[in-house]
Amino acid sequence: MPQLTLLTDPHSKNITLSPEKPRQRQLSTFRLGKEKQSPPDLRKLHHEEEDMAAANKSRASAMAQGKAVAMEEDEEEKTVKKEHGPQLNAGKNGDMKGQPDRGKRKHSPEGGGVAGRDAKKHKNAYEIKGKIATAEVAAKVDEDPPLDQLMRLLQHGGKEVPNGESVVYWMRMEDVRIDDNTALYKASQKAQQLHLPLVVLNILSPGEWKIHDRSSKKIDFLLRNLRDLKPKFDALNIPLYITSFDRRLQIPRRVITDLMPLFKSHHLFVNLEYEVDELRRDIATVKFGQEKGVKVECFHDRLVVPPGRITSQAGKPMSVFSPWQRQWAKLLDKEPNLLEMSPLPQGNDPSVRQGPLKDLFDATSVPEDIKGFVPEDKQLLKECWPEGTDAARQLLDRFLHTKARKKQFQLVSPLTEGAEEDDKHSRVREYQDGRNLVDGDNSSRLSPYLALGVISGRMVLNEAAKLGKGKRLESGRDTGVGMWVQEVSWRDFYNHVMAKWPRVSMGRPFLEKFADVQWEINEENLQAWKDGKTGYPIVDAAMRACKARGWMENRVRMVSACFLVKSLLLDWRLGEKYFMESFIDGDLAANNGGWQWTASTGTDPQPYFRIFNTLTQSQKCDPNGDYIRYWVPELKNLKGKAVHDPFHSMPRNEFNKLGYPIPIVDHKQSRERALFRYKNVGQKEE
Ligand SMILES: Cc1cc2nc3c(=O)[nH]c(=O)nc-3n(C[C@H](O)[C@H](O)[C@H](O)COP(=O)(O)OP(=O)(O)OC[C@H]3O[C@@H](n4cnc5c(N)ncnc54)[C@H](O)[C@@H]3O)c2cc1C
Repeated sequence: MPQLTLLTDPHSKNITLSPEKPRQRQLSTFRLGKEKQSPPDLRKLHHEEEDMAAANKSRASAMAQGKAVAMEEDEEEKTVKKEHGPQLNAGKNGDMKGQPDRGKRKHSPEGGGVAGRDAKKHKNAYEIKGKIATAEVAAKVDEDPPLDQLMRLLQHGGKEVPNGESVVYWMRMEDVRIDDNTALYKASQKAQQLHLPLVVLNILSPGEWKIHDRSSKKIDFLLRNLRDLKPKFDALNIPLYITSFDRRLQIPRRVITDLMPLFKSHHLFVNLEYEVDELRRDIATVKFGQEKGVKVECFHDRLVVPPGRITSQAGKPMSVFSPWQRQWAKLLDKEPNLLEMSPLPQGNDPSVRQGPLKDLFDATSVPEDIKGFVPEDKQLLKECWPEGTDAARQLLDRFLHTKARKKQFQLVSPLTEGAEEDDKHSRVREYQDGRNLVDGDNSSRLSPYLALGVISGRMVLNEAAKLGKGKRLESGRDTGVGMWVQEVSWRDFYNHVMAKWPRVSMGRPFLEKFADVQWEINEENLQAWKDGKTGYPIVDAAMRACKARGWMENRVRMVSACFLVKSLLLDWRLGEKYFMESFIDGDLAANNGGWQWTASTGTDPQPYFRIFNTLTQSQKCDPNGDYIRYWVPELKNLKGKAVHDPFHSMPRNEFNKLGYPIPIVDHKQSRERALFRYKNVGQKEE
């Protein structure tokens, strides 16, 4: 789901840092859930968007109680105008520089449709409204993306800092592993060089997770992976220090002024995250660090090719996947070191357990659960998604060397016995066709692991390279391995897009010209889609699978997303948010990329009239209907093709006995409607 609208520029002088002295704190006060200090209010200095989200929330509840909301909205508009003026950075005629698609049309402030004027009628719209930047604000941010700002800030290098008594690696939500971890390794090198111990810090932030729509399944998976890591760090005599800061805007200050003094450290190492809020957090952290004598060193690690490395011949950033992908493959060929993995970190000397940092080892533990993020079916999730880098390696090994198995689409462990070794017909070798089928374990199922960084892109590609001719990385549509490598490169692609055009993580369409498509206002249809009760079996099967195990195969992600956007004509951001809140692999760049691709508002050059026929897709991706029969038990006894379209295949009295909903929308009519709305942006048919 999009991140919140950021209204202030953290690079500006607005971020004045408090001259307050760093406090030495007792370890015990950092135990989870025991934040006693009331920290300074960073919102005024940094972000305003949490206020917007809160305002929207209270408006939504006011609306639910039938209270008028228009007044509050005007107030919010006024605040924005007061702070930024009415036409932030807009050129003549509203023309905005640096945007991927600049139309001369006038935009409604929030991008029209469900998030704009009609929002008052749609309770769910409030959930996304506070997260959608205006076109003007997004254009301004695109002009000088936060990643570029951060890079400039880091170029200056900063002042020399004292050695201190430890070196700290801050593990983020996307690098939850020890293997091939750039910042962890660099921190370890620094620690060795200075003869200091290494400390690993992890910050849990339920407040941030809420704002960023993290699913309880993903948080549960995060905690399980941290629990898996704790003894591994312990064996290296490295303390894994876990703390909890609920309010994300306080994190930069608290890291620099509370935690770094606690660790007696002046050296902080991090891997970069490319979402706009995370980059702004890092800008603030670097700036606080510069004020307080902490050197913050940032590294590219999440992707195989860092953002900005791939440009057209004219040196321009690229937003179309196929030519971008060719450049990506060429670059890896030319610079194979991009695939080189970082060595493991050096352990600390055991004497650290007697030294000044000794209390860190037992000061904190990984909580079993975190309130508000406890999934219903923890045991089942553990079965379906075993934690740890070793498990991820096994999943990869199975994918590369064993045959696909029917039934593995069910609620079962991906590592059950009985996988047949077959290097010629392994899942990856059959991936060209297999990737479009949902009735088996045809793809790797590594997305939860890659999204959390339990395994790295480099690690999986190095293994894939061993299967290529001459042990080189194949990339292209000719072989299963090449096709899979190409699929993995989508991860890099969508992150590159997000880093270059941060608008996509601010709720804006990549193609601004589609901002005002008029979406339907229909709570019942949205709910039916979420519950898997649309009367379209393949959509319902996928949505129920999503609810049960937090994961869907790529093909049915596309089918169900297309159904929401083009058949129900509901705002794609509602779907994007729901996926994020439901998936165990929720990842802003990939999810947003997938939704914008489906909604035809993204980087895909295909025109908007590509609209999936749900029935045809169903027959292709689940030819025997096994996937549908499993996930939609009402249809489990249907034979043959009827399972794809029971309403039109059975006598009405027979259909009624199934207890399955009739289709909530007519495919043909809804297709016509979508074509009209996209063709005539801003209009509804008569
Ligand atoms: C509407 C929509 C929403 C999506 N949301 C997410 C999401 O929140 N998180 C997520 O990881 N993927 C998302 N995807 C992309 C893709 O569906 C999943 O990555 C894939 O289904 C995961 O299954 P797998 O691990 O077996 O993939 P494989 O086919 O084995 O591919 C290997 C890896 O490549 C990457 N990858 C593959 N396809 C894509 C893609 N289209 N975009 C980005 N990365 C890709 C993933 O990391 C994946 O694990 C979304 C796609 C759509 C259409």
